[in-house]
Amino acid sequence: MEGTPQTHEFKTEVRQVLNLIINSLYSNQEIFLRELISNASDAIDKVRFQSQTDPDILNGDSDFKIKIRPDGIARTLEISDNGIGMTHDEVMENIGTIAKSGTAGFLEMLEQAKSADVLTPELIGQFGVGFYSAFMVAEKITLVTRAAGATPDQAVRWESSGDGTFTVAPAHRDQRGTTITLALKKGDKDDPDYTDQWSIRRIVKQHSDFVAYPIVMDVEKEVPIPDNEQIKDKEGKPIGETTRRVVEEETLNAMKAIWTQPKDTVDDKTHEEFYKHLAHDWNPPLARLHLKFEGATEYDALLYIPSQAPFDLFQPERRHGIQLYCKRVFIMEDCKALMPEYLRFVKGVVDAPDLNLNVSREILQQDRLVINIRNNLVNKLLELLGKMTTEDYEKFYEQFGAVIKEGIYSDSNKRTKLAALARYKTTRSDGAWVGLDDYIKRMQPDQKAIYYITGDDMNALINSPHLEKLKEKSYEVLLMVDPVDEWVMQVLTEYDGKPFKSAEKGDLELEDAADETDKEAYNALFGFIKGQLAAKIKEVKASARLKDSVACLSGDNYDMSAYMEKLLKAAGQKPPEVQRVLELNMAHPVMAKIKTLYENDRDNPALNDYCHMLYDLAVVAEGGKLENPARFSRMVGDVLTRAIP
Ligand SMILES: Nc1ncnc2c1ncn2[C@@H]1O[C@H](COP(=O)(O)OP(=O)(O)OP(=O)(O)O)[C@@H](O)[C@H]1O
Repeated sequence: MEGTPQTHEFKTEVRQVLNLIINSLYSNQEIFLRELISNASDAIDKVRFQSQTDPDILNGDSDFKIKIRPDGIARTLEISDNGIGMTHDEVMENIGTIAKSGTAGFLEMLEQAKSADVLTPELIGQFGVGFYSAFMVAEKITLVTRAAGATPDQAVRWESSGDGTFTVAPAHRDQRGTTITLALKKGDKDDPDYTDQWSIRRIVKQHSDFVAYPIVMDVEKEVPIPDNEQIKDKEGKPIGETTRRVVEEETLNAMKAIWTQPKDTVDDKTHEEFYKHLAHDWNPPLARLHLKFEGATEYDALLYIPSQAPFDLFQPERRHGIQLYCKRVFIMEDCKALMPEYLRFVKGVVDAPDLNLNVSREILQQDRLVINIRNNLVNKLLELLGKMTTEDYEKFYEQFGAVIKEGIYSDSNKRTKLAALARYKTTRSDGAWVGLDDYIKRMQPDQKAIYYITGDDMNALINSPHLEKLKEKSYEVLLMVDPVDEWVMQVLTEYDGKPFKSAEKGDLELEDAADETDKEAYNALFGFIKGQLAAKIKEVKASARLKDSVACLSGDNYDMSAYMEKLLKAAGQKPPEVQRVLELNMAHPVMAKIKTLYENDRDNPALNDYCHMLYDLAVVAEGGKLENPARFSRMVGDVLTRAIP
C-alpha cells in the first residue's frame, strides 16, 4: 500500500547542519557510506539485542546482513539492512524533525569558531552527523523502512532532496529493516564513481572493515561450468563454453574481532583503524590496553584512551564507550556497568563468554562477574596511566585530568591510586604540572603539610595574599582551579602520611606565627573592628599568613571555602552563610597608625571607614565581589586625596 506523501519541514538546526555538510565536507565525501553502514549495523545490533528476550521479533529472519546495490545505469546506490527498522513516529523523530542532542553542541561549537572552515572530518566524525552526510553525494534520498513487529503494509517511505523539506508516506516492504536509496549527483570527474564495484569495495574495506555483520554486494563472476553439465565431443573434449557468468553475493568486509586475537598479532595500524571504527574518532588513540584474562573468569578486553576529549565529556547524557560482547556476538553498546564514570572517556570492547545474557542493564550493575571485570579493568587502566611517559601523560591530563579527579571523590577504594595520578600547577612549578609524589620530594625539611589553595583564576591564586608567608618560607602551594578540586579536597585529607592544608583555612602551623605580645596590645582595636563589621565576620585576628598585604579573609578548618561558596551559588544553590575571619597583618605600618588613631580618638568617624576598607581590601585581594563597590571607590579616592601632598 503506497499512500499520499505528506510534506514536512526540516527543523532549523537540521537544516543548518545539512547546509554545512553539503558545503564544507566536499573533500571527504566517501565517508557517507561508512555512516550509512554504521547506522545499518546499529539497527541490526538493536534487533539482535531485543531478540534475546523476545525471539519472535526476528520472525525467522536471522541472517543478518547489510546489502549494497549499485546501479550504474539508473545512477543509484542502495544500502539495505534487516535491522530493527523504524515506525512512522520513529522516522519523524529520528530523521528531520528532532535534532539530536549532539546537533546543538555541534552548531554551538561552530558558532564559537565563527567559521565553517573548521568543519574538519575529525569534527564530523566526533559529532556523528551520520545520515545527513549522504546528501553530499545524493540529490535525492529515499528511505523505506519497516519496524520489527510491524506488518509489510506498515512500512514508511521518507524522501527528500535536502532542500528544506521532506515527505513521509505509508509504504510496503516485504521484510523487516531499512532500505536507503541514493539518487547520485553528477559529481566531478575526479570523484569516485559510487556505482563502481571497485570503488565500493575500496571504501568498505577502508572505513567499515570491522563492522560485525557481513556487508554484501552482488557481483558478476566467471565460474567454471561443472564437468557433467559441459557439452563435450566424442573424445570428451568440451565443445562449448567451460565457464559462465553468474551473479554471486560477496562479502566485502573482514568482520575481524581483533580483541580475540593474540596481542602480538595485531599491529598498530590495525588498532588505529579499529579504534576509529569503534570510537567514530578520526584521531589515533593515545594509548591502548589489550588484555586476555584467564583463570576463574575469562574474558578479552581491548580498550583505548582517546587523544582528545569529546565535546560532550561533561554532558550527563553522553554515552560510555564500552561495547559488551559475548563470544564475539555483540550484546550492547554503552555498557556503563563495566567502567566507572570517571573513566567514561575510555573506548573499547569487552568480550565475556561466561556472562548471563538474560539480564537487564540494571541487573548487570550488580552481577558479580561484571563487578569483577570492572575492577580488573580499572586497575589495569590506572596502571597504564601511571606508566605513561611524562609527555604522553601530560597530553592525557590536559584532556581528561578533571574527569580522573572525579574518581578521587567518588571511588574511595581507588582514592590513593587516583590521587597519585593527579597533577597540579604550583607556586613553584612555573606553569608545569606537579604530582603529589614529586611535591612531597620537594617539601622543605621543616614542612609538615601539603598546602593548597582553590579558586577559579590561576593568576589571582598565585598572587593571593594567603600565600605570602608560605612563599617566604619556600613552601610550595598547589593551585587548584578545577571546580572538581573543591569536592576532591573534602575527601582527600592526606597523601603518603602528609596532611593537606588549605592556605586560606585554619592555622597554617607555621613556626613563626604572630607574636603573642602584639596580639594583646591589639585586643581592644580588634574588638572595635569586629563590632563595626559584626554582620560580615566572626572574628578579627593577627595573621600568620600575611607578609606584604594588610588584610585577608580566612576560614576555620571545616568552613566552606570562598570558591566553594561561589560554585554553589553559580549552581543556583543557597549555601549556608559562612562568616569568615578577618586576618590583619601586624607587621604592616597601617595597623600601628589605625591603632594610634583608635587610642587617641575612638569616636573619629574615619575609623568606621577604615574598618570597612580593611574588609573590602581582603575581599578584593582574593578576587571576591564587593558588597558596595561604590563606597569602596569613594573611600579610596578620599584616602588618595589625603595621601598625595
Ligand atoms: N538503517 C537504519 N535503521 C534503523 N534506524 C536508523 C537507520 N538509520 C538511521 N536510523 C535512525 O535514525 C537516527 C539518526 O541517524 P543519524 O545517522 O543521523 O545519527 P546517529 O546514528 O544517531 O548518530 P551517529 O551517526 O553519531 O551514530 C539513528 O539514531 C537511528 O535511530
